[in-house]
Amino acid sequence: MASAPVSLDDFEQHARKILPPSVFGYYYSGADAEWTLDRNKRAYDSLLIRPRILVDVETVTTATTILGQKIASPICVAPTAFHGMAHDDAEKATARACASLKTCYTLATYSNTNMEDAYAAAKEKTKKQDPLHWFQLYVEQDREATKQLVQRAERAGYKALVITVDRPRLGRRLADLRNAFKLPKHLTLANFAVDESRSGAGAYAGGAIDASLSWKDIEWFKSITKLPIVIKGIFRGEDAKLAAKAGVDGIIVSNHGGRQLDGCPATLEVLPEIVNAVKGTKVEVYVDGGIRKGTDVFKAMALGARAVFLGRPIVYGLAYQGEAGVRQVLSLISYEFRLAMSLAGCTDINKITSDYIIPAEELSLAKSYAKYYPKTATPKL
Ligand SMILES: Cc1cc2nc3c(=O)[nH]c(=O)nc-3n(C[C@H](O)[C@H](O)[C@H](O)COP(=O)(O)O)c2cc1C
Ligand SMILES: CC(C)CC(=O)C(=O)O
Repeated sequence: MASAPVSLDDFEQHARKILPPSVFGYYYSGADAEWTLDRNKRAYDSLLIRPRILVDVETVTTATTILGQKIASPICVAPTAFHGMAHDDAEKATARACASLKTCYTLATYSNTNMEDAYAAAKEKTKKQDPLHWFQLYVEQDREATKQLVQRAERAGYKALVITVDRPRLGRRLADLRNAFKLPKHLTLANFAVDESRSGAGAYAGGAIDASLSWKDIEWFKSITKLPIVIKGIFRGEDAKLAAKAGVDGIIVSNHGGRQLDGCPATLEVLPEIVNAVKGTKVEVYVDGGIRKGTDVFKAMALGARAVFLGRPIVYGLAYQGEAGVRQVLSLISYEFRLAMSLAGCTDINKITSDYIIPAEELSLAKSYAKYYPKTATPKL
């Protein structure tokens, strides 16, 4: 990069330049026509912030908690597979960056560093304090193997189990099909014993995933672990209610970064429905997808998210400068978020409510004109 990155998009541009096309294609792509991928980002542009002025913003608080654990800002790291393609330090680098910034790192099942080593790398940074790691689980047909993964994560110190439910089959990412994408030979699925049939290509095709997963399995998970359970990929109010009834602790509103069902709404568009569906329960609601700016974080919080998760920007940071690059991505968007709060006249993260925002459509010139100049004839041309 010619100059230091000043926006998360700069990291993406850099990754596009330096990564092999098939690797960048894997990280970047959405499913099919990438309509949902695009909509995730655009949804943030159709929501406007209404600032208050002359509020004392000398001190602004961004610290919060998720599942009772403290985080310095509500910006966390979503699970993304295969960090070894972006940097040789792979998930260890990501884990260290998250630990030094006191945020939550969700390690993917298909990581190139095993869960114990990723945790240990973070622990070196946090010293006495436990790092805040969650473990993302793809549920396999082999339930014994799945049980072992879950219990290993619990033993290793992971604080929650994030069960991904939006991938019974793999979405069609056209770049990957064109590039015949597979995991480079020098990398492994480090949480699994070495087995050729489970090579990167095998895992990617989703052969081992249990497509029969259903609500009754959530009960089974509760019987094999004491970890809090977060369901990732809930998209409708009815399902959020079922999740609350099943006793889960959290929901990540997600469409897998537009990589699964193309044609579904943006996550921001369905967030209010889900927040409303679990109101009054213990369930915490988080959101991911298309979050690239501090103002995006502000808007998601205003619609009721407790925290947000970043996917692609993290791997682009990793490709830029490993641990330091991930730290820069997280620090930059956290800084932007704090700035957005100050400029909106909001000093406390708990006070970011829907009062601060308005859909762009509501604020159209035609509506404003009709409301404030009702007696003025619209000029006829
Ligand atoms: C390269 C890549 C790999 C991903 N791998 C996983 C994964 O292994 N498990 C999972 O639950 N979600 C996975 N996701 C989805 C992310 O957790 C997250 O939902 C999504 O990236 C959020 O959108 P964003 O990239 O626009 O921030 C992946 C996404 C990307 C881009
Ligand atoms: C190995 C992958 C299929 C991981 C994943 O969920 C993704 O690429 O979206």
